[in-house]
Amino acid sequence: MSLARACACTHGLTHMWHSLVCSRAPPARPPAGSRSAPRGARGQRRAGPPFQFLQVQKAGSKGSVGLIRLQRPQALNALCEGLMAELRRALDAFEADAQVGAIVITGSDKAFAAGADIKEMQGKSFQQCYGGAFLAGWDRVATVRKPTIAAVNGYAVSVPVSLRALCRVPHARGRDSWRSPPAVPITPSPGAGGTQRLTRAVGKSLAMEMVLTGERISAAEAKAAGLVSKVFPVDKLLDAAISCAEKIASNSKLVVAMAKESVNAAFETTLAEGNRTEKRLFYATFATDDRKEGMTAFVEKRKANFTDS
Ligand SMILES: CC(C)(COP(=O)(O)OP(=O)(O)OC[C@H]1O[C@@H](n2cnc3c(N)ncnc32)[C@H](O)[C@@H]1OP(=O)(O)O)[C@@H](O)C(=O)NCCC(=O)NCCSC(=O)CCO
Repeated sequence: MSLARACACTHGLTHMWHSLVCSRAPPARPPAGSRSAPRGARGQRRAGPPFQFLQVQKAGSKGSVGLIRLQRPQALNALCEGLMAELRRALDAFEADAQVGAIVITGSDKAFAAGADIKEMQGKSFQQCYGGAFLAGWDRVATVRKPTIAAVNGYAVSVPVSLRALCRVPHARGRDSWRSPPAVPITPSPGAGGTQRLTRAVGKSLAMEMVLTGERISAAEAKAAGLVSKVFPVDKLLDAAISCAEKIASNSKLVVAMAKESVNAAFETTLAEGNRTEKRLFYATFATDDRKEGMTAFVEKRKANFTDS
């Protein structure tokens, strides 16, 4: 059983603290529809060195889902530079793979990820951070044009909360424990977009409280705040995320990318600029074969056959 205790903070919000010693976790098993010898994984091995911190494979009945599992259990998937470099490589590979229509990022039962690697950061100087543009490359998760789904299991601390905010269709499981980028006591201030993306996702009050206290919130609170779109029982989470990704992947990849760009404009620009972006992209869909096919299929009462063109 997962042990949980609730305490009300001064703002009247209820925070759940979860012990993650849990016997309910199912044994590790491949997700429904995953390919044990995925073509994508084989292709990536040919293209570069094997992954040390990730498990990368294609999933879904048609292999249309890129599945990335963070796998650094001894450090609760803390996001060291090596892991993030591999994550960029895996995302690049799925971005370039015409078979893949959406990407799922997940962790282990205990931790989605425990934030930036504190042991790696501990000795860094200003010169190393500024000169080396520390954390700058992490935005790759946000710039991927294919839809990304974060299937969040276990601890999601700091950067993963930002990482979740980078992923566009987040799912969480029922007993998650989310913690904001902690301002105190570990780091002086969040540095991977946590103060910006989290605030836009959940609003100033909750973001301010999470950032300043470092307190955790539960998956239910994350859902209520709009930080995740759905919450599932632990044994359903990954299959649900893959099935959502498959559904996205069955649509026109071209039009899905345009729609994603359009929704992101609402997150990143003014209303007027967002509306202009939407209109431009809407008009642009009329130049695609898939727009014609979608409407023709509707009128002819048949399933659309998209060609991503
Ligand atoms: C996630 C916590 C609450 C889990 O606690 P617990 O279950 O007690 O597990 P631990 O014993 O603490 O951890 C196991 C093992 O993992 C190492 N580890 C955990 N988190 C990190 C990390 N972020 N960096 C490096 N290593 C980490 C831990 O040292 C243990 O290793 P041993 O070799 O066995 O000692 C708890 O782990 C926790 O609070 N972690 C820190 C989370 C955090 O504050 N992250 C924010 C980092 S700052 C940041 O992201 C700035 C950018 O915005």
